[in-house]
Amino acid sequence: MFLISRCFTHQLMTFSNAKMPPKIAVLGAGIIGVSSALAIQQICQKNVEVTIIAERFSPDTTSDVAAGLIEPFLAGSDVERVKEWTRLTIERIKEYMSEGNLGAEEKSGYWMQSVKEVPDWLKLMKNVKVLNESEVAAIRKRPGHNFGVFYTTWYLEPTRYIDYCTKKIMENGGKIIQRKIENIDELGNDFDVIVNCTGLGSRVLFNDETIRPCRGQIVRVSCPQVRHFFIDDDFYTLINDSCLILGGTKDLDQWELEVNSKTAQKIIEGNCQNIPSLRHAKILSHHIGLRPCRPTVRLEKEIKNNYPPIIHNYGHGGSGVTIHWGCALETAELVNKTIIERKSHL
Ligand SMILES: Cc1cc2nc3c(=O)[nH]c(=O)nc-3n(C[C@H](O)[C@H](O)[C@H](O)COP(=O)(O)OP(=O)(O)OC[C@H]3O[C@@H](n4cnc5c(N)ncnc54)[C@H](O)[C@@H]3O)c2cc1C
Ligand SMILES: N=C(N)NCCCC(=O)C(=O)O
Repeated sequence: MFLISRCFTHQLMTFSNAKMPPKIAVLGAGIIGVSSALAIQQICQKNVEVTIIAERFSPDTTSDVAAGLIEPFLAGSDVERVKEWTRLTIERIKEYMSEGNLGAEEKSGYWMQSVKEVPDWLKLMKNVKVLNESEVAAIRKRPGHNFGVFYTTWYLEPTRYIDYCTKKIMENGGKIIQRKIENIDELGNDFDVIVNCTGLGSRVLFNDETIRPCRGQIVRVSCPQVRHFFIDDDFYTLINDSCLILGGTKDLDQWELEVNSKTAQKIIEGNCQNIPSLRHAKILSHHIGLRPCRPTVRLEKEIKNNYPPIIHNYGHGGSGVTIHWGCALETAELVNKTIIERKSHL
């Protein structure tokens, strides 16, 4: 367990005290916040003091609800940036797997479509096969399965991964504070750079009304005989190390965090139609998450008078796991550049 202090005890520090390492506040402890904090420590070669400040920690974040399928989904319109962030994340997952970590594997399956789609990001995947008519006919389980793609991607279980990143952050001298920030004025001049990874929280904290919740309800089940994912316009069966995740509602501007039993039944029925052997599945748990959806991911530096520089990294929609490491590296580069620029002005 980490030492979690509940208040700021920082001495006021300015950059003029060049002997002290720059203090970086990372707001948010979902997959975006913890991966950004780790990337900052790595790129700034630990010559920084990173403090994660968050209201909720794993396993109580949106990130913990995700199945961790690596596939851009509700990721906004910056398709080229999203594709590059996905590519960098896949490289990261391969490294993570090579260390023997659990909760990350290659996984193959079917994406059945009502309207034909062969997005560019499929070039990052393996064994991609656009199904021909007879193959579609053999796989289709319901009206609307007019086209299909078979491919191999990866999954990265967020809860295990967040724990992995957090342990490394603490080993590197990082700090953790559990606290809801009502206004960034609370941070005063305690930090030299603020990194905003608050997801949907940015709607209030940074007055960004372009970020909206897209409510997703899932059912975790056990059904070991199912070994391929199956996705269509309305439902999905995804695979983790020791359970399947049945989804997948996507209700924009819905904030309800209570599980809806009728919706759960619909999710189960729809996925059983796609994969009949799911009728033997054992229900494990039900979960809700509010995807932080925005027209584009906001990853940029903001300079506000009387505030330290703010690096925003939020609004990852249904793709926060898929693009996390590419975004973390870009965030860390912005932090490093900011530190170097400020030192050169001293
Ligand atoms: C059902 C579902 C399934 C999904 N499946 C996938 C998938 O298979 N693959 C994929 O890539 N993505 C998936 N996603 C999307 C993914 O979960 C999100 O994109 C990702 O979790 C966003 O990460 P985040 O760290 O920005 O947000 P969060 O995990 O929500 O973390 C935000 C953090 O900021 C903190 N915070 C917010 N406001 C404040 C404040 N004012 N003060 C202090 N702290 C604050 C919170 O406490 C939390 O620690 C899924 C999402 C859902 C809902
Ligand atoms: N093509 C899809 N429906 N992919 C959804 C995969 C799960 C996910 O990202 C989410 O639910 O946000």
